[in-house]
Parts: sequence; structure tokens; C-alpha cells
Amino acid sequence: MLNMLTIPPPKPPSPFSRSTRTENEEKNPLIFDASVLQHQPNIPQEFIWPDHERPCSSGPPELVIPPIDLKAFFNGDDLAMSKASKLVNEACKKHGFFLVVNHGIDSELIKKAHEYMDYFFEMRLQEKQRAQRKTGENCGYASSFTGRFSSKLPWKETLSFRFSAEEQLPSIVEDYFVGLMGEDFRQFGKVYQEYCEAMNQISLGIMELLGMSLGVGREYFREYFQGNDSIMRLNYYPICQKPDLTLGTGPHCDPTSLTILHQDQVGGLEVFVDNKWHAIIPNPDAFVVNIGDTFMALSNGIYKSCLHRAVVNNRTVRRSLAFFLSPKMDKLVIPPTSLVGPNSPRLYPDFTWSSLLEFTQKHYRADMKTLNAFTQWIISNKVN
Ligand SMILES: C=C1C[C@]23C[C@H]1CC[C@H]2[C@]1(C)CCC[C@@](C)(C(=O)O)[C@H]1[C@@H]3C(=O)O
Ligand SMILES: O=C(O)CCC(=O)C(=O)O
Ligand SMILES: [Fe+2]
Repeated sequence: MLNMLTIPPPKPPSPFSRSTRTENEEKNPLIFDASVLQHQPNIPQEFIWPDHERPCSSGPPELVIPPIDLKAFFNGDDLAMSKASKLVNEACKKHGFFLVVNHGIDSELIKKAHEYMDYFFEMRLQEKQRAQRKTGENCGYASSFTGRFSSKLPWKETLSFRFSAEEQLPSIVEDYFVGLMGEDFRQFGKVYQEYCEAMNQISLGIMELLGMSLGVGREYFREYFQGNDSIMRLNYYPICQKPDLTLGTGPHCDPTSLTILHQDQVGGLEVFVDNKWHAIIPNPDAFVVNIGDTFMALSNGIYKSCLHRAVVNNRTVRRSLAFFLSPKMDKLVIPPTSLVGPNSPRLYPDFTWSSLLEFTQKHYRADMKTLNAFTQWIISNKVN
């Protein structure tokens, strides 16, 4: 019989540990427990990015992007409208990033949306895992994507959920959280329901501006995105003791149509323009807007979806709120006829947002080449 005294007491689970080391990573993902990991002097090798992708050692130069005054665009005269539309046109042809200010969204709502992030992400790992994102799905809680990828892991936790602008789904966000986490999360759900509705309104307004700037009329894209099926994502970047070796979000172009981001005061968002990384300096009164791959296809490549990433630091947690506007799942992504012609042939095949979403969730990790890889994938699937 075994002498119980000779059996060593079980070790407390290490934040780096796998449940057993013999099985493969898919079955035994690395555990990312931020409450422990933020204090570790070293980081697991899965988080170490190759040299050429690591953050710049000296702070990158600022990317100066135009602040678009939304109030002036909607209430101003023709001159204010054409000024905004020209600035947007220039920015979107070059890199697809601009700011919106005077947007009319209650600063208290934005503040609450940041505070409720702390409420969720400061919970114990086990509690957060009640909302665990399942394989192949894009909603729920993910700590560092440990179960999803095996290298170049991002130093972040995320909570993602679906927002639908369909009238029949007026409380989709609230219902999601109550269903997943119980009645205690009703208020939490209400805050993000309200935040997503504000994001939906502002994104339809920006669609008017984009339509005007592309010369297809104010209504074209606003109508296209009626009833949109969008994704809201809360990004929470814990402190990292080795921020120079890793990334919070790796270099990628958003596969979605338009991203509306609110970053806190910490800073960390970087954009790759003119062959180098540039920082977007936080501005609490502004939203950072960028064109995603789906809108690049909708504009027949005229507007660019640009490579960006987020770096982490060893001083403080960083938060960002990203609303990813996307069309209804089965809506065809085709540019308006006026953007296609003998000198500007179609650059991308017809596709649906649901097929690009499936591609990024099941076949391809979103990066700077997603749209080209997806185009090839469609072409080869058609042939076979
Ligand atoms: C459709 C999506 C895939 C991602 C979440 C939404 C919108 C943006 C995508 C993402 C953020 C692009 C960068 C890489 C990614 C893996 C991430 O770091 O979060 C992407 C998301 C994802 O696949 O979960
Ligand atoms: O956190 C950030 O500033 C950027 C995050 C991002 O690019 C994303 O979630 O797609
Ligand atoms: Fe992004």
C-alpha cells in the first residue's frame, strides 16, 4: 500500500503550466492567469515574438491623423461637409485611419464602458471562464488565445460579443450576458447594449461621410449597413514585465468593415505607415476609426485597410473598446458600380461577411494579408 506521507503535496498550479505535459497543446492549453503572470519576471516562450516583429525600442513617432468634426459634418454648411469629406478621402486612400470628435456620445457612457471592463477582468480566472469563448466561435472570454494558437500569443484578455442592429433583437447584448453569467450581469449587459447602440449610430453616420467622400452619395453605405451584424470586443492588456519581447495584439488588418475604437489614456496602438510603426496618441474625446478589409473590398480597393498592432507595458494595465462594424452575414460584398470601370477593374471576388468570418476563425489567423489569402481561398475553392 502506498504510504500517503511519501506522496508530495500537489503543487499550486503555475500560471505557465499545462495540466499534463505529455498531451498536445490543443488539448492542454497553456493557462494565462493575468493576476499571477503580470508579476512574473520572465514570460513563457509562447508569448515571445520574433525579433523583427517586436515593439520598437525607442518610442515610435506619432501618426498625425485628421480629427473629423462630426457635428460640423451633420449640422454645418456645405463647406464644412466638403471639408470633412476631403479629409476622410485623403486619410482613407493613404492608410484608412482618422479620428472622430464632437461625436455626441455621452462621456459618462464611455467612462462606464471602461469601468465595467475592470469589473469583469479583475474577477478570478475561474469566474471569467464562465464566459469562455468556444473553439470556432468568436464570442466570449479569451485569455491570450492559449487554446487557439500555439505561438506568438498576444498578451491580452478579450471579451467579445455580437451586436445586431436588427429591430427584432433590441436587447441582444443584455440577453447574452444574463444568459451566460446570470442576473447579476444585467446591469453589465445594459451598459454594453447602450454602448453598442451608440456605436451603431455613429458608424452609420460615418458611413454617410464615407459614401460622400467616395462620390456614391450619403445614403449608399448607410443603407448597406442597416441591420448590421457587428462584433464588440473589450481588450484588456495586463501589465507585462517583458513588454519588449511581446505584443498585446499582433500586426493585423481588421477583417471587418469599420472599427471604432476608444483607447484609455495609457497608449499602445500603433499603425504601420510609410514603412515604419507610428503611435496613435490617446485622446479621451475622440474615437479612432479605421477601414477594415471588408470595406476595402466594398470600395474596390480605393480605401485602405492598414496594418496595426498594440504594444503592452510594465507600468499599467491598458484597456480599449473596439466596435467592429460588419454587414449582415449573407449580404454580398460588392463595390457600387460607379467604383468599377475599365481603368478600375474589380480587385476582389464577390463574398459574404459570413464566409470571411469563417475563414478568420477556422482557417487563417488574421494578419496583414487576410484579404489576399481569402481571395485565393475563394478562387481555389471555386475551381475544386
Ligand atoms: C472577425 C474578427 C476576428 C478578430 C475579431 C473580429 C474582428 C478583428 C479580428 C482580430 C482582432 C484581428 C487581429 C487578430 C485577432 C486574432 C486578435 O488578435 O484578436 C483577430 C480576432 C479574432 O480572430 O479573434
Ligand atoms: O487595443 C488596441 O488599441 C487595438 C486593438 C485592435 O487592433 C483590435 O482589437 O482589432
Ligand atoms: Fe484591429
